[in-house]
Amino acid sequence: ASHHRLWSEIDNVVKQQVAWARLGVGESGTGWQLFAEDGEMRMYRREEEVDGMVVDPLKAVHIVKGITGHEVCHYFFSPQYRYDWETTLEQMTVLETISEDTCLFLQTHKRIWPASQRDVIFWSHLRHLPNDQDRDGPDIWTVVNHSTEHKDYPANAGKCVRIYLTVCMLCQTRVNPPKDGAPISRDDISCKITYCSVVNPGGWAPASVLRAVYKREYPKFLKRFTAYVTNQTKDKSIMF
Ligand SMILES: O=S(=O)(CCO)c1ccc(-c2ccc(C3CCCC3)c([C@@H]3C[C@@H]3c3ccccn3)c2)cc1
Repeated sequence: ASHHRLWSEIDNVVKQQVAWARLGVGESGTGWQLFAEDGEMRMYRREEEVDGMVVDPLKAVHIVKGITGHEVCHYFFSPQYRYDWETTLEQMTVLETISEDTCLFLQTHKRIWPASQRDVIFWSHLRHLPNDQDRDGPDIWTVVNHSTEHKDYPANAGKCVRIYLTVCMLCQTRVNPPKDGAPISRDDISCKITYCSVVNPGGWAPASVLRAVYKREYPKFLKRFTAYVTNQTKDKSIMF
């Protein structure tokens, strides 16, 4: 069914996250600190705490040649590829396939000493926001992951501390059509990726440990994931 029980929440969160992702990191005065750079990738964070816990919002902007936003979102959303690129994942369960573009996931992440192990339940929604209204507007593909509850998996019932997150992978494809009217090849395309994430670690974890984990894991994650998509797509026809 096009409208399922989570539809209105998903619609609201997706619209909010797309607007947030499209806001630039602005001039340095806006509180965004550049903390990692690698080629075309720029990673920013804001230092924020909720009840003494580090919940630093993260925003990464990356430009990757040879892949499309649809391809990035396909490999980010689809459960069957996740163990290939998500290195901190210990266990992933699809609790529910709500529709072909909406799933409910339960994930446990590898323990990061000295913090206790974490798990998370989130809905994941893949959406194409075509620019058919104004031709020169952006053609956006996005995946939004947002924490939710599940009656069979109450928070903090087992050994894991439940974390809460909102993640947005927003992509815009750029095509430079070849001069001689030849068919578009992967050399003529690139994808501008904006990855936003806010992770509430649930129970207390030392701020210094969490910030060190974020500083190490996020750049590694985005580099590894985009390299994975490049490698998976290089010999396949372009998915626009
Ligand atoms: O983009 S996703 O939706 C992709 C689906 O998997 C996603 C991204 C990140 C997480 C995540 C979950 C737990 C933790 C920590 C918090 C306290 C102890 C464990 C971390 C820390 C930030 C480090 C981290 C960053 C990036 C990738 C993996 N690890 C991240 C979960 C999902």
